[in-house]
Amino acid sequence: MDVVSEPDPDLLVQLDSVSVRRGTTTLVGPVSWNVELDERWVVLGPNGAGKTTLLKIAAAELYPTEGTAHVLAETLGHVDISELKPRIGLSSAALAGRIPGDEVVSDLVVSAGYAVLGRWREEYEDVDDERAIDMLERAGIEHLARRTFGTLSEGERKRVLIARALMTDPELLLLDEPAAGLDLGGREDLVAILTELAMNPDAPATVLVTHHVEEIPPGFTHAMLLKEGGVVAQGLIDDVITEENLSTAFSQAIALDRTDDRFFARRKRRGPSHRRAR
Ligand SMILES: Nc1ncnc2c1ncn2[C@@H]1O[C@H](COP(=O)(O)OP(=O)(O)OP(=O)(O)O)[C@@H](O)[C@H]1O
Repeated sequence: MDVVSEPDPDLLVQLDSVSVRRGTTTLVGPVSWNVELDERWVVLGPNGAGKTTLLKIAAAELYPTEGTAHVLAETLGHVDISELKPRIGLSSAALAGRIPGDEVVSDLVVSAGYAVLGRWREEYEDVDDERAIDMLERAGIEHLARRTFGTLSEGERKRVLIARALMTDPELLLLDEPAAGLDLGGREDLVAILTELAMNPDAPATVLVTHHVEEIPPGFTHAMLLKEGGVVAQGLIDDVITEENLSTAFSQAIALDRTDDRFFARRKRRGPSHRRAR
């Protein structure tokens, strides 16, 4: 039987030997992971490494098969999830996929307060609507407030999701591949927004899931590298995002550059001896 650990009130995410299994397959784990108040984490790894599964646990959307998961100092399985959800800001492709195309952008943002997708019969105050507009402004898209979600570009949708995720002034912000599908300009705009958030001491603890080191905003403090459900490395970003760890995680020799506090990665070119040997 699992030993259920006690939640530490100073930790926003506290996973103790957590695994998620489906049948005989381990999706992720065992993982032990702590996220503190002022930390900004990036979770990186190849396709199928278990990143989204891990984030779903942090979002209180998925319970571990083994181990204990505490989120916002509440133990999953022993807490009313509907009370926990508004305290967590989440942006993910799965969430975007559930949004009906005819939802009005400002309604989508304001309705985060009830953890529902769009305005229905809930009561909102003027101050809520004003905050929704503020959040859209922060994401640089206040001009889209009256547009419907279905008419937005991919980059605009991503920004709406971030505005929505921040609406409830969450204690924990979880962003699953927010730059996926964006062009170069869109990616750079998003990195700039996330850099501003990362540098803001009042911003919530943040976890960003990505495949690409180029998407890591300056100001992110910690990283976890996953491969096939297991942890390759985790800790301070400079210790984790290294050529050696990336090469292990992505199963190929990776060269890593760093410019202006940004990371850039590519496969190492084979040396002349290789070419001669062919
Ligand atoms: N319900 C399920 N049943 C069986 N396997 C699953 C289930 N959900 C996910 N998986 C598998 O678990 C592994 C981890 O999936 P997950 O979505 O967490 O990975 P990821 O790192 O986010 O991948 P990607 O970068 O491709 O989005 C994958 O191999 C996936 O196929």
